[in-house]
Amino acid sequence: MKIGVLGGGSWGTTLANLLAKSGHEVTLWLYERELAERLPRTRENDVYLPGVILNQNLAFTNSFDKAVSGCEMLLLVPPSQVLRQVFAEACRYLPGQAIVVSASKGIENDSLLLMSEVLEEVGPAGILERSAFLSGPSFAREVAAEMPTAVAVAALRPAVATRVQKAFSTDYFRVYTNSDIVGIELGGALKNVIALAAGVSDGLGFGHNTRAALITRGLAEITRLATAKGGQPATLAGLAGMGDLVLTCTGDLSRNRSVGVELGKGRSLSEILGGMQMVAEGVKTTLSAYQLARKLEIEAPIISQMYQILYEDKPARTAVIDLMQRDLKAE
Ligand SMILES: NC(=O)C1=CN([C@@H]2O[C@H](COP(=O)(O)OP(=O)(O)OC[C@H]3O[C@@H](n4cnc5c(N)ncnc54)[C@H](O)[C@@H]3O)[C@@H](O)[C@H]2O)C=CC1
Ligand SMILES: O=C(CO)COP(=O)(O)O
Repeated sequence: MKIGVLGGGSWGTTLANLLAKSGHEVTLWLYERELAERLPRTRENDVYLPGVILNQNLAFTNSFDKAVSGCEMLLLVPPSQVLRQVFAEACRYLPGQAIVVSASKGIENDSLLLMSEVLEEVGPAGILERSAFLSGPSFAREVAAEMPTAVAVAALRPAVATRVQKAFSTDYFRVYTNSDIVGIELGGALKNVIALAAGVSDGLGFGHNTRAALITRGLAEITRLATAKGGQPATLAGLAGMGDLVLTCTGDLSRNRSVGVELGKGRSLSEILGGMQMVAEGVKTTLSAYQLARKLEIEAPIISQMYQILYEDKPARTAVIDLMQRDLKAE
């Protein structure tokens, strides 16, 4: 299959490489022109995925035309806050029948839209009928090293989900289909907010009890929000919900958890983000998630405390005390 991949960060590069290794003809679009220009020589994304030599079937470009024109499948993997502008450019070249897959995890600021809703707003009529959403516990570096990984892909039409499942599955990357786009997307977006909180807890010096409580009550919160938007509780108990939540709240490779750890140790958000080239989606998603919970009138205490730590300079330790001293209730 001829596949275009938009976004040459660690995840886009890893997925493009996986598809190329499976024999697909893949063109990876990178935002950074110089990186796109040196990759054909070095075959190593030294900025976002250093140490991984990329497959010969993989081509690189900084031109939307070259990546998108004539593709049968288009994979979107930019940070969620720029997916709108990246996809709008891509639509100028998008073939009428091409399947679109989003692997970005986040909720757009201000509009509070999921990536599927952004595609619907920006794309041609009927775009959702040929779109799919990939999510689940998958650190790029572990997939690049071919460590066994399982993810989920959701689409409105089963035939689209199956086509994406077949294109991406390998002997180390197992893809399950799902029909619940909202559940898959919100699971992937909201786990990043809880991962920040789990990092804060670790940075403050708390232990496994605290982390387990955050994961479990975080999942309750994610499930309440996702079901209020039409998602299915079973999806949140699956790979894109609990699976990714456990991975990101416990894994040292998580950028979101790492930002939380530094916050818990007392560093400021601007200082932490200033030293980071990669994206910690949870920071901006916290703002959207907080506003979405208020809009839908959903109780979301962990998201709310995370919002206050990030955007109202609330001391992390006070946030934990406030969480523990909420009115007692039934589970
Ligand atoms: N890295 C991972 O292990 C995984 C990441 N994801 C998701 O994939 C998405 C992309 O993340 P990563 O690949 O990790 O990114 P990254 O953090 O490795 O790199 C940042 C990316 O943002 C791009 N970028 C920055 N400003 C841009 C702009 N104005 N327009 C277009 N692109 C711009 C950079 O070129 C680079 O590709 C995120 O939504 C993330 O949550 C999902 C699963 C796993
Ligand atoms: O989404 C991810 C793994 O599934 C990556 O998590 P981080 O963005 O926190 O590194």
